Amino acid sequence: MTPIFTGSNISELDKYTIKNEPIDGTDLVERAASTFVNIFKRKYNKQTKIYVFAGSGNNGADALAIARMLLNDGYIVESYLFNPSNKLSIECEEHKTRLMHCPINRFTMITSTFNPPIIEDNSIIIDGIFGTGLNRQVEGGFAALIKFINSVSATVIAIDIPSGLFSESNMNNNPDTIVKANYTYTFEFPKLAFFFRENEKFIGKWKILPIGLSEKGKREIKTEYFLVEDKDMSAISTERSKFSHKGTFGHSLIIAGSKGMMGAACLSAKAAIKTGLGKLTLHVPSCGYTIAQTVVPEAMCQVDTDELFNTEINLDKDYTTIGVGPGLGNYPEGARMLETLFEKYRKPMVIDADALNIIANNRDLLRKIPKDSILTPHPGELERLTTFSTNSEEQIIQAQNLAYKYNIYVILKGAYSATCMPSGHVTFNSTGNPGMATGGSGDVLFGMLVGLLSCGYNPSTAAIMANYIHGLAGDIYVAKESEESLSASDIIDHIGLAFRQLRD
Ligand SMILES: NC(=O)C1=CN([C@@H]2O[C@H](COP(=O)(O)OP(=O)(O)OC[C@H]3O[C@@H](n4cnc5c(N)ncnc54)[C@H](OP(=O)(O)O)[C@@H]3O)[C@@H](O)[C@H]2O)[C@@H](O)CC1
Ligand SMILES: [K+]
Repeated sequence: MTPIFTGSNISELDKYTIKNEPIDGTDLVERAASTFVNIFKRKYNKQTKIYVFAGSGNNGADALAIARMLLNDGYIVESYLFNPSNKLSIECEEHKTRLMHCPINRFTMITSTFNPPIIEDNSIIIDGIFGTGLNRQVEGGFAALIKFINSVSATVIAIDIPSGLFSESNMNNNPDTIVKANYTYTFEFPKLAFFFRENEKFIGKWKILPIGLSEKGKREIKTEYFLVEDKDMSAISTERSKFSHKGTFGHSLIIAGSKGMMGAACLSAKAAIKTGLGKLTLHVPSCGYTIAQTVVPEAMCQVDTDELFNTEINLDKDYTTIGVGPGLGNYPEGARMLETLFEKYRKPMVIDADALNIIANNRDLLRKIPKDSILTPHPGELERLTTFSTNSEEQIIQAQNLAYKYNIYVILKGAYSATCMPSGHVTFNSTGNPGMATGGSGDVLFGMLVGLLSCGYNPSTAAIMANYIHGLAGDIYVAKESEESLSASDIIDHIGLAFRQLRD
């Protein structure tokens, strides 16, 4: 998994690479800049007018090196170095000198007043004012500069991170003093701030540019946060044994549905089956019997004595895992049913949707949840389980605390669904698309979790894989059709292709 380091981790790793590779800081900037320029040249032709804004640290050094390389390649570049305190980093000083040696060069160093140029709409601004070394909120002249950049219509490309955005927490930052980039090319790792929805308007589309920082250093520096990518799905590449039988992949139970909500039960059951589980029993209220048997003929049906809701726990088998929640409804007997379930069944289970709402109304149930169970709240459900917050940074902290306190996995669903582990670690998922914000999508994820636990994956692997494959199935569908038309059933229909793509 790609680690997501903090700003101070990154400068530690920077120093480690410089010392151990060995490479000096100036050459590291040169390497970062040329990686950026290679990508840039593929996208923009030499007629594009480029404005480079550089600060006094190494983000500025990157920007000045980029300006030089583009000039040497025949681009039209105008560069501004902002140096009000007359103090440049060693690398910035060196790359300023190199830039000034370029023959056709429009370079200005600003130490006091800045008269902004007229920037044409079809030009590009390269933002290298501040990077991961930002150590306080932006004010004064720099704030005015950032407001100017945000006021023009040119395309803004941020180097490493938009200037003014802190790498981690921006809860107390001023949104008016952060560059709103269209694209962010970030070195080696994504920054934690990229995963919070409030920051999307600053970061735009982002891409990681590998610059070869020390692998040994990366292993030695500890972080709690990771990004899950394709390469992390190797756990599924094992072939199924020829001698497998349906018992090999477990017999699991899903308790779901109520009158008017049988769709949730059926979607989750279908997703579990499509994810490889051996046998499934679906427990539904008696009004759902015909629906379940018709829509999901692969599942056996266990019928509750209540017509409208699930009220009983029937552990007639030693189920491999149990999933509870989709479409249960919120009803008086729900809490007692969950309490009985948690008392009778002590293996990791999957808990979603209305089961989470029932727990939120009966918080004593939290400490009764079997260890290593997986809870899958969306932000609204998390808020009910913890405390009110609309801020996504705060929500991650709340999910982390919940996971740690109750020894469970909490998957906070969203654009980069975050799996918060009992160990305190958090993994962000990288697949999926906005089309997946559709009714039933969560029921499908829930079913996939049941399926993977049933196949014998441990809860940590199941959580990471389910999110990834769920998102990938949605992405495969969108590559053929569109985000607008994506339905939960389309996700289920593409689980098979997602598995196949990961195995190939
Ligand atoms: N990761 C890597 O390995 C590599 C990283 N590289 C690059 O290095 C970048 C990090 O460079 P960095 O550490 O020099 O910090 P950077 O962001 O340029 O700014 C520091 C300067 O800003 C100033 N300053 C800060 N806040 C301020 C404020 N609010 N208002 C005003 N001033 C403020 C601060 O001044 P001071 O605090 O001393 O007043 C200092 O002068 C990183 O993002 C990436 O682009 C690559 O080149 C190669 C490999
Ligand atoms: K920047």
